[in-house]
Amino acid sequence: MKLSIKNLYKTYGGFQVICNFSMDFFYDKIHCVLGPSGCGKTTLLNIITKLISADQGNLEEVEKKTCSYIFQEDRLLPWATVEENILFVLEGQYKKVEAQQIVDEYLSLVNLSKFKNYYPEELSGGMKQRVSIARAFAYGGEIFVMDEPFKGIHLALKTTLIQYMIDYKHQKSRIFVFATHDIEEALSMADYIHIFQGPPLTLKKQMTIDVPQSQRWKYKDKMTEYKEILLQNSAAKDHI
Ligand SMILES: Nc1ncnc2c1ncn2[C@@H]1O[C@H](COP(=O)(O)OP(=O)(O)OP(=O)(O)O)[C@@H](O)[C@H]1O
Repeated sequence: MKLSIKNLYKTYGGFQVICNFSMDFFYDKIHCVLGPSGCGKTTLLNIITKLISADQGNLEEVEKKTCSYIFQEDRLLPWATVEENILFVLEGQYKKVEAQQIVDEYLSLVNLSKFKNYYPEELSGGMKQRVSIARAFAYGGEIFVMDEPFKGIHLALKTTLIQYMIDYKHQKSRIFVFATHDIEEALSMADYIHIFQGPPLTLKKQMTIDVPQSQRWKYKDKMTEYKEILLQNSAAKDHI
């Protein structure tokens, strides 16, 4: 099953960032997008999550779905505690006790149970980012849109979260759209890697990673081959 966006256009005051761009997103899959800084990745993610509107294009299928968005920056409510920040997105969906259980579950996932009553200003940048990851999973949108979500997060937790994402997409049948500048990160989790160039945004190359995620450590040669293909691509090279 898939969702499609078709023939998308977006201009900022005469500057065209997206021109006739189309893409398919598959359920139960992680789509990693790579592309040089300024090519239009965040603009595309903002359109998918309805934060901004496209000038033109067919987005109906995507617009009907709920989205969990992890931004490049944390975007927490500064006047609310960690717990309240997550409860905020659960409002109206669950009874109070149930909502609190969900908050506890996801704060535990990101190792922040002890910081439930802290305010964002009392947390480090990486801790704030972990709260926004917990908030996104607690909300559980049909499409997860993640814009470099693991910046400032140490390797052990990052590995746990990547595994969590992989299990989650299967169990809950979700679409993940993940923008990253890290080729290793993309190779460790992606089902599809889309290499963008722009502006205006175009799809330069698309790769399907045909090694099962659970077994990638066994397929070192295959992963090296993929990495070489990615590095040969000039748009991907701009990332490192
Ligand atoms: N609100 C805006 N007004 C005018 N121009 C904008 C606006 N937002 C983005 N742009 C321009 O659109 C282009 C694409 O920006 P965008 O943030 O989508 O790139 P990106 O690929 O996400 O970059 P990065 O990897 O650095 O986050 C850039 O040239 C940027 O200057």
